Amino acid sequence: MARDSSLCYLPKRPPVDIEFQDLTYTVPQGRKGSKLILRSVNGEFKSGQLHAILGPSGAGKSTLLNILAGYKCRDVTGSILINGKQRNLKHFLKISRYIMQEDMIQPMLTVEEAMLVAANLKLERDMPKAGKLKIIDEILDLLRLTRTKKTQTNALSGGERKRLSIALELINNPPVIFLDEPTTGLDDLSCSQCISLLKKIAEGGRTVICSVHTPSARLFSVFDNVYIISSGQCVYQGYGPEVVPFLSGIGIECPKHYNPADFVMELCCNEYGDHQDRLVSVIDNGKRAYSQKPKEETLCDVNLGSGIASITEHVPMEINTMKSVEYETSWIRQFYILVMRMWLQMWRDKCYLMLRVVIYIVVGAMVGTIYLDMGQDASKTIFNFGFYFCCLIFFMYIPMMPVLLQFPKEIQLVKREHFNKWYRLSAYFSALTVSTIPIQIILGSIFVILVYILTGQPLEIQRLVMFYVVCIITSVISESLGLMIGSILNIVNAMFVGPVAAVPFMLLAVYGFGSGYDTIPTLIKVAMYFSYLRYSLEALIHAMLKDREKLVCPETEEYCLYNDLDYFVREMGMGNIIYWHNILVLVFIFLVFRGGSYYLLRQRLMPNRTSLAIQYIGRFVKSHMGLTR
Ligand SMILES: Nc1ncnc2c1ncn2[C@@H]1O[C@H](COP(=O)(O)OP(=O)(O)OP(=O)(O)O)[C@@H](O)[C@H]1O
Repeated sequence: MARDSSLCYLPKRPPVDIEFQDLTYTVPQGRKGSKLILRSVNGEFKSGQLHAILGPSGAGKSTLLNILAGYKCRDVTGSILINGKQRNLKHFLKISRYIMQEDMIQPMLTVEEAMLVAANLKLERDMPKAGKLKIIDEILDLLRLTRTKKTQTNALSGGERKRLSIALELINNPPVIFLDEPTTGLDDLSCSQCISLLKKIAEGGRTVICSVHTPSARLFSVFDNVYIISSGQCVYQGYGPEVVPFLSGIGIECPKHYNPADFVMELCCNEYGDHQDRLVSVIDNGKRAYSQKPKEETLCDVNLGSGIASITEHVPMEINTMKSVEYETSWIRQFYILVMRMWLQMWRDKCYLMLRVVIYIVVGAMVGTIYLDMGQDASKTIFNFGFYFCCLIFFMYIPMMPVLLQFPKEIQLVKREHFNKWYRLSAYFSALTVSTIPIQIILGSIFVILVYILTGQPLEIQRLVMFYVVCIITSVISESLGLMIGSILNIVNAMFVGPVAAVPFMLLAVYGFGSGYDTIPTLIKVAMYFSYLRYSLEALIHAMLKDREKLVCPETEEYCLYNDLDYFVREMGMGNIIYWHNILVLVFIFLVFRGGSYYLLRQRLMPNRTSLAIQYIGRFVKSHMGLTR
């Protein structure tokens, strides 16, 4: 029975019917030309129904779903109609949600917190918190997640994770929901519960389309409409159980007591001979539907529990006339919510936080012990120089490595949330920048104070601050370099490329020291301008060694060549360096690297024409150099 009062705060949405005609999808395949994945398929998915896209592995189910959801648009021809009108992708994305196969969920939050973040981002700001909590409770109740409200998302079972990923997208009542294989990895019972829930969601007036692997005979009848695809063509469209009479009508008999879904899959795999062309032509490649589900049909054998109240206005409404805001909340609110979420996750991940603190302390203590008291020792000036360089290498690698490991994974989550219109990418990226800098500053302070004291550097506040500023800027630039690499590569490649990419920066930072700047070849001089480590090293040397009193040579030494530190600085070719100039250059490099990582992330998620052109050129070059299979 419908609960009239439920979800009463949610925005009203129009019912949405989706129709597609002559959809063809081709992917280029090197020298071999191209591969046809979808071949002029047609079909219709009506609102208020649960639709299943079925087919053997590799038939093109996910591809069709991706195209209909607007996730894949390149290399697609044909038309997609929404309520009879040509689809406007921008508008369509505002009303549809896509739950991808990898049910990635933000870690370190409880189910309730994850839902509250989604509600804060996706529901109107003026809605009182009590209203949001009521909606959350009802959705959790609907998806049988109430008992897991206080459980951290990391601890959820596979089925619960799937249901939570659906719950997160239900929050602002989308009229269209796409799900890529929501039942994969679930046992029979969870699978049946999941489909039943989707059915209830569809009955509320939404269009629910999911791709599924062979369902049981019982579940096969739960779907209002099944769309069977084989080798990129439609071989059946209509009510599931009707597939048996359909096949019988063309002389193909499904054995008695056989699961019709299994039989159709075997048929698609040519287990009973090649019937593909016949099936495609009878159903006209999806232009015709064989049958509709009888209206009076009840789902008595699947326990659906109490029904969900319809939360859509069943009044035909044109999608383009819907409220045209892209996001329910302002940029600044999105930024605030995301910063809070990131800090909470960082704080909850105590193990990782402690590990980072320990690394900064242990490495700081090691470095400090190795270079113990060398800061004031005239015979150890070269060693002291090595210490400065060592600090910079630390601040280059340590902040970059976790980013290379985490960011490529995080992108998958951002992709889902951003595609489903939770927030603007710029709000996410700014929140990421702001949330990571304080921890970098705190950890950096631990290391700097430790090594500064242990190595006996001059106890002057000004020099300490200058030393600290260089170290922190170097660390945030390195973090940005990690973000740039992580934006374009997967974890494995990023972990390889990151450390390798850092090597030229190090080499160029120390190139030519001691032998005079004039002896350096012009090309290398130019390359040196691109090494941020060089600017850091120069600034560090200047901050720590310039205008110091002559050091006292220990009695054990006969002669100390570099007791005059100004002389040493001149010898290193850094006599004319101005500290603040180098700091300005480092800040500029930081901004360029951060901007670059934002640009690359944006291109990864929403490629513009330039990056599409670059991708095409890349593919062309690869195919003509025989780099593709
Ligand atoms: N970018 C691509 N390049 C080459 N082939 C591709 C590409 N994308 C998809 N394909 C091919 O298209 C076919 C359909 O892929 P799709 O992922 O849609 O299949 P599916 O029916 O969802 O399979 P599964 O059930 O195994 O997930 C597969 O043969 C796949 O290898």
